[in-house]
Amino acid sequence: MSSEIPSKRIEGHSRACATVVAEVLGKTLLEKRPADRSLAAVIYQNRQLGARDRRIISETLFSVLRWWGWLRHLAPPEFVDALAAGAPEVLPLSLHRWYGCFAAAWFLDGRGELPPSASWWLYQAGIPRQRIKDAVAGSPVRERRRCLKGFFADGATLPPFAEEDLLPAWSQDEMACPRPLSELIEWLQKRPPVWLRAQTRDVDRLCGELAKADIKVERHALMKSSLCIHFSGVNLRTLPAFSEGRFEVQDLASQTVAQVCAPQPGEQWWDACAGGGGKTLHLAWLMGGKGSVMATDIRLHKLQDLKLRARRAQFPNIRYKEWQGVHVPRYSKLFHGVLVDTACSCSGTWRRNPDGRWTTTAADVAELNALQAKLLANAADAVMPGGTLVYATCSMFKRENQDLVGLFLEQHPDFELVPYSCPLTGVACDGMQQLWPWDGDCDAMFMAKMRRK
Ligand SMILES: C[S@@+](CC[C@H](N)C(=O)[O-])C[C@H]1O[C@@H](n2cnc3c(N)ncnc32)[C@H](O)[C@@H]1O
Repeated sequence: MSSEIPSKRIEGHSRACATVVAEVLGKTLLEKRPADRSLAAVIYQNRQLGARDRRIISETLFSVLRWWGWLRHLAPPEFVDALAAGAPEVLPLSLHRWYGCFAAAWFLDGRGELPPSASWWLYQAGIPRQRIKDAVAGSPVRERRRCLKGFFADGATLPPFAEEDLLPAWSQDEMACPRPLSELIEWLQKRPPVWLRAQTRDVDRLCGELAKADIKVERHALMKSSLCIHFSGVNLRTLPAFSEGRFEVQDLASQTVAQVCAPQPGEQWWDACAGGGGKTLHLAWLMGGKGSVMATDIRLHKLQDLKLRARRAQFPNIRYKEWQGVHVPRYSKLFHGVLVDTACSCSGTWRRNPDGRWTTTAADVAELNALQAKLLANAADAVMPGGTLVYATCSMFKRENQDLVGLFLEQHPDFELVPYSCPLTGVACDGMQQLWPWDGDCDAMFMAKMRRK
């Protein structure tokens, strides 16, 4: 990392970036709004920000949220007090009080070169660069806490900076993690790669095109259409292969769900909680244009996104409808397969969306649990005898996953689990499977495959 003090020239940029990060942190943590959407809205209002500023803002924001369990000790105390009191607003703070926190986020991520804005924040916080011990990229989380020491006055009592503080305490009781919690935390603190799902028979050609555009691609060993790409700065949306619908951006764990559904050409499927349609498109693709997928959701605007994506890929076999989650008698026993990719805590995406760790509560999970049971029971009735029912969540909480499916099976003896071999790991399961980030450098995801007897 450079040790020079940044020049006055970058002052305006650094202050503008910090203003946006502080504003979005307020919206996210105090008002409990999703960070990505708040960020997009604030950036839209600040159109003078250049691409470089936007990158600094986004990286700082998500680093602060990823390490918030530790960095809250460096945040302005009024902000932390407002958070503890559940107050949605805090009196305007001096921006100056955020600088140390924002600079520390860059050190914790151990990304090597410190950008000029982060150097300026450090300088403005009055912390000499020599006081800070750099965190090394890839070093264990427990070693990274050392870089925070220099942000505190000599002789000050340091917070414990325990690994488990990086996840809310209540969430740790909700998981049935098969590995030590510290290993899960290591994964959650690493930025995830971007995964693409090739939507073309000619995956080699697609890989060639991506390589030509300077995008480094790795193909998954078992899921041959899944491509891992490493950050290259190229906007994927500008590529012809994107506008022709020859790939979709979709996390690897999510790509497993439609594979587990294994729809056959000519079948009728219902994707009950289709949202933006990541899994609808995959189902339609696997069916090779024969048969149909009915995509429903309570949010019609999400189905509009799906319509655009389906048009790009020229899929003719998708129908769209609103569904409020209720029992629909005319759907009874109508479909060969039903996928319920239900609303959930999204804790499985906390690596990608670290804000969720601090905005989701145990009470939210209890509320979602009742909705999940209702959606699953009402959608299940649409499965024909011998047909398939798949329940999925991007959650790592037992209550939303194994416990909920166990209860469903007790109350619906006409359904049974179907054992399968996981497309991602190749490991056989009894019909229920929790994927963890280490299973493929991906999000956590749960799937249960059932059959109507
Ligand atoms: C996990 S998301 C679905 C993601 C989507 N399957 C995909 O692959 O992109 C869950 C969806 O459930 C929908 N949902 C929430 N409550 C619902 C309800 N009462 N009835 C129907 N859908 C609901 C949400 O709008 C959301 O789009």
